[in-house]
Amino acid sequence: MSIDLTSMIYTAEQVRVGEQEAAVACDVSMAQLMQRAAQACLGAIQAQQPVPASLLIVCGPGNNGGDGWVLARLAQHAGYKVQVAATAPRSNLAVLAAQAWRDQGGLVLELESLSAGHFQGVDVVVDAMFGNGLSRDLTAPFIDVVELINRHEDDCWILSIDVPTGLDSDTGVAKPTAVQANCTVTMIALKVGLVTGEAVDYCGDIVLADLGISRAFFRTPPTLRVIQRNLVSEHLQRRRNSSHKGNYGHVLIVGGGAGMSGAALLAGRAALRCGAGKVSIACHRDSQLAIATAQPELMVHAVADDLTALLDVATTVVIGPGLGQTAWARTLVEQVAKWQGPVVWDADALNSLAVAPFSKPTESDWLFTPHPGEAARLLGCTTQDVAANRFQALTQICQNFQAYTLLKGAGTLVKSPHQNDAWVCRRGSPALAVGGSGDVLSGVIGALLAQKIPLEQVLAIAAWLHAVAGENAAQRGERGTLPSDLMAELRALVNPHQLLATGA
Ligand SMILES: NC(=O)C1=CN([C@@H]2O[C@H](COP(=O)(O)OP(=O)(O)OC[C@H]3O[C@@H](n4cnc5c(N)ncnc54)[C@H](O)[C@@H]3O)[C@@H](O)[C@H]2O)[C@@H](O)CC1
Ligand SMILES: Nc1ncnc2c1ncn2[C@@H]1O[C@H](COP(=O)(O)OP(=O)(O)O)[C@@H](O)[C@H]1O
Ligand SMILES: [K+]
Repeated sequence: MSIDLTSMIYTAEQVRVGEQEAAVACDVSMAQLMQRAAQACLGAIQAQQPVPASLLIVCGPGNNGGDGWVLARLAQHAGYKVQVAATAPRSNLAVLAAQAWRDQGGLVLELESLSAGHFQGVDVVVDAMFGNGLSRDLTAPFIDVVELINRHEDDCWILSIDVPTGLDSDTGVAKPTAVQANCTVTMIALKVGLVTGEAVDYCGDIVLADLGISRAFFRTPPTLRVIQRNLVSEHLQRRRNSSHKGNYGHVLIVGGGAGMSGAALLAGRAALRCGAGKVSIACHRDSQLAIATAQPELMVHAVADDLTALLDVATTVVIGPGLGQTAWARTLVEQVAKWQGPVVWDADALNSLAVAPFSKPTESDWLFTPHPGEAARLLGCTTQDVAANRFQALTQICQNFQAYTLLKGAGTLVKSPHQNDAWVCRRGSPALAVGGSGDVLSGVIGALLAQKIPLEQVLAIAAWLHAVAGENAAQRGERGTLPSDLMAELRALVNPHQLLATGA
């Protein structure tokens, strides 16, 4: 029995411990695992570049290098032309594998002597320098070799074994640079550092090779779960024919300060397109006309300082889109902080909480949607600190504020304050990297909450919808996609039963 581990993500330590236990349970030796790892890489190469392609395999000192040495032998047997460039092997398995390569007459080039000339006529470069054992920043000669490999990304197909060399397998941070692979064949399980932050620029296509021990390994609870389509369709069922607007909640969006009407409008539109029964906007008087004129279905209220009447009728509040950081904004934040119900805190509302936090009423549920800059303000650290360990930043915000938290950016992360594991969104597009995307996301979350999607799932579902809407909108051009373009896509995505019916 083989278990699908593609939706479960682990730390490097979990993989290290789990793989050993699983190997024992399956009566497989580490040498056999290495053989299987190399075989999996050969399979990926055969699928991409059939014999008689020319391979350059670059091996490091540990077992990642060991995988490379074994692959060299297998590939040569399979008919490939193989060159190996290596540093001295240090781990026992790597020493044995290197010896086996030499025993069959294989030549080895010193890693330090590798130069552009060695890439001539090479079809495939295999990066077997470091895997999940990378413990410090790359230095010479490895850093130079990584840069050399990356300079050949246009003429060679680059395969990284387990993890692109230089990428931290827990954080997805390049230390300080990493191999830009076309494909990463990762062993046993997907690692956190392959799916969030900068990782998306280095890994290429990720192939999971479970090495035949997944049935024992899968018992290890994952650190992250991948948000999948079925979670969305499970919670967005067909509407009852007899339903009315009162069944789908009333979202109040608090934002749209002077000069920032667009943000509140985008959030309001997204909430409407995702099925909220009613959507009201509480904005600055200077923004009222612009919003009301742009979207007649929105109920737009100019608020001087008192939100009481609007909070009384709302079922869900979203605060932040275009809110600003004025005294007016702070007055509204103070009132929402006392309101009892589900509140989505975004943008300047988060910045306001970062400056002067409020304690959450016990009856309230708070959902935070920071981008890395807002996350840094909430944690009193720098944006670089957040990028250095996105999962840790997510967990800290979640704990410090007892808030359901979504940390934005490629590989968006989601966590509940009540559960140990978290979610990662592996969908999305750089088309979303434009002002206003986040406002749309907050509107999506508001609408889902208003429709009673459970708190434990709502951020994950919203992240997936938003990301896939971004991908779909980007089909007509990544550059220049606007948050407004997401509306039609969202509408289609929140009706999965109809999508199925039309085969879309
Ligand atoms: N554990 C196992 O049995 C298996 C391991 N496999 C492979 O083994 C890899 C892990 O092997 P290792 O734990 O030996 O780790 P690595 O091969 O990733 O590297 C660890 C070695 O590199 C050194 N090192 C770390 N960072 C360095 C840096 N910046 N500069 C210079 N030296 C540095 C360490 O001191 C250690 O000697 C996996 O990524 C995978 O490719 C696979 O063969 C499957 C089975
Ligand atoms: N490269 C990317 N890949 C995937 N998603 C992205 C990318 N860039 C931005 N996004 C998404 O777009 C949204 C941007 O939100 P935010 O930074 O708050 O923008 P704004 O405040 O201008 O609306 C987030 O949901 C983020 O995850
Ligand atoms: K590697």
